[in-house]
Amino acid sequence: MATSSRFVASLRRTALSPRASPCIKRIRPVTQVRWTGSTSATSEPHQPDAKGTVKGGPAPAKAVKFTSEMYPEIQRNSKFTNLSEEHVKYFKDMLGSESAVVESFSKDASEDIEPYNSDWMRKYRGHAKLVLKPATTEEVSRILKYCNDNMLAVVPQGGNTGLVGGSVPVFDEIVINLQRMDKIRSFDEVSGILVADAGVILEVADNFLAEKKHIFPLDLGAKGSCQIGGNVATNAGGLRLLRYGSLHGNVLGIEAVLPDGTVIDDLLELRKNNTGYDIKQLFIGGEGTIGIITGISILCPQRSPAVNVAYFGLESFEHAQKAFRAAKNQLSEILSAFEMMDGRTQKLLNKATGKKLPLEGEHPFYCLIETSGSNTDHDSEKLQNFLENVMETEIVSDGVVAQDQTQMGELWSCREGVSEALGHWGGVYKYDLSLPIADMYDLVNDVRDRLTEVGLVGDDDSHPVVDAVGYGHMGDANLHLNVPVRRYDKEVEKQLEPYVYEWVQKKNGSISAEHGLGITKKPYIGYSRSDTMIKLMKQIKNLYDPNGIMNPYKYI
Ligand SMILES: O=C(O)CC[C@@H](O)C(=O)O
Ligand SMILES: [Zn+2]
Repeated sequence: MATSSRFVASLRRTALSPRASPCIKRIRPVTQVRWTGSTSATSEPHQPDAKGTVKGGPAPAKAVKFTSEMYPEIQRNSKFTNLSEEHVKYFKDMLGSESAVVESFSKDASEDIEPYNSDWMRKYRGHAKLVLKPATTEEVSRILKYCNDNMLAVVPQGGNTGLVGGSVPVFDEIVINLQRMDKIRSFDEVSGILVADAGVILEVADNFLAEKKHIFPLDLGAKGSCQIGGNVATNAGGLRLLRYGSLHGNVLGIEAVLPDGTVIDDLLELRKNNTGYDIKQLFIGGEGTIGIITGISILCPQRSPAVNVAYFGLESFEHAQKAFRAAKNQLSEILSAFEMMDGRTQKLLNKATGKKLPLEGEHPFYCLIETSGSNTDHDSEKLQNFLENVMETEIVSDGVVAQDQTQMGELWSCREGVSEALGHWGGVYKYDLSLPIADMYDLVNDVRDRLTEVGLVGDDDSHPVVDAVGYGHMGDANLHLNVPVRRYDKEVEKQLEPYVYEWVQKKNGSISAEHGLGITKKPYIGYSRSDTMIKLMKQIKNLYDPNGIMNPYKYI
């Protein structure tokens, strides 16, 4: 059992002598532009900061085609009023501060407005001429009331890091950006309940909580840019849902503004409250279609003092499933993440960024696991026993365990860096799917075969498709099927859609596990929801937003 002893030896070696660890030898500091920007949280979309971090990704907006041209089937709703100078003046007078309004209506400020008009994937670009940045809930209320009374359509926007085009305008909708609402309102150290403005950046909230030995119950690659209000509005899932559960459970209260200006003050701090319909749940994952979230209260767990991260290579998807079962069985309560990346994903990450991978040799699959507990010795022993077991039973072929915080970050970056890296060739078709775990990877193989058969996949520029790869939150049965391309191409799209959605429907899966519907998935909701469910959703939309001004052309 050569591989087994190699792994166990490497595990022991790293434990005895961190300097000799394969982690340290092979992993370089990350110097390339990162999507995350872990120490540089700021909320300007697409603006590089001093460290070269680009928020929401590098989108040279001018190169992005207008959504209205790419999707001519989407027509501007003629019932919406055209923006006038009078409207702009009203907002300027109301918000007062120069920095609260960006406009290209009365003056040419198209450069300034572009980052708010386009998304980081370079897929969608709107024609907005006005961006408003309210600083209080009261201002949001006055803005929305005016827009509703005057039939002006709006798009709520947080960090603009979404993956389905939900936070950028399609036509001339007014962008309401929450970045100036960035205050932590309170934190109760006994209950662990945080109350904060919607525009607080996720990483800022988590750093604040770290000082209080707590953790935000959500973590994702865009943490340095995304805002907690946007996270709640999209019901973001992220990397530790396996441990902390969904925002539908953790968010205890919401403050939101309806299109008519009504402030819903439901910012409760109660874990239990069975007094009527739980209306806040409609805003969690509502993608700004019925109102704008301006504040949240959220239950934050105690931060675990003992964290371990391991990364290993496996010979098949079968092996990855066995490893997941073993992890649940043997690590049980300390398991906080179980992520899967196929070998192709890791190869492309290396090609796109130059990042060296932690293991020598190639493996068809890789998994990253994290444990979080309260006792270092206990957790390390448990993890070591688990790793020895999966090596001895030949479930895992090789692996490394991080010895310190820096190495943990390096191992995590092999997973967190993937989403952005895959855009390196020009674009990516992204599918975020819930599927039975056993079937998950068959879809990736089927899609690759399908694209290959029609000659769309290849190494040179004459082929639009680079590859079809799969990775994701295996612990949550959530697959990210990504098809990196050299250019967005209708031929490729025709091969992928509705094929992928039909495939998922046959397995009773979901066509949007954690990214939402936005503009990308809107036409396909019927693959995951029945007519009755869609009808009920439309009734809710019409009830809360009878004029349809909230984030139009998206969701349902
Ligand atoms: O880009 C994607 O497809 C996934 C993004 C994100 O949800 C992730 O898990 O990295
Ligand atoms: Zn994800």
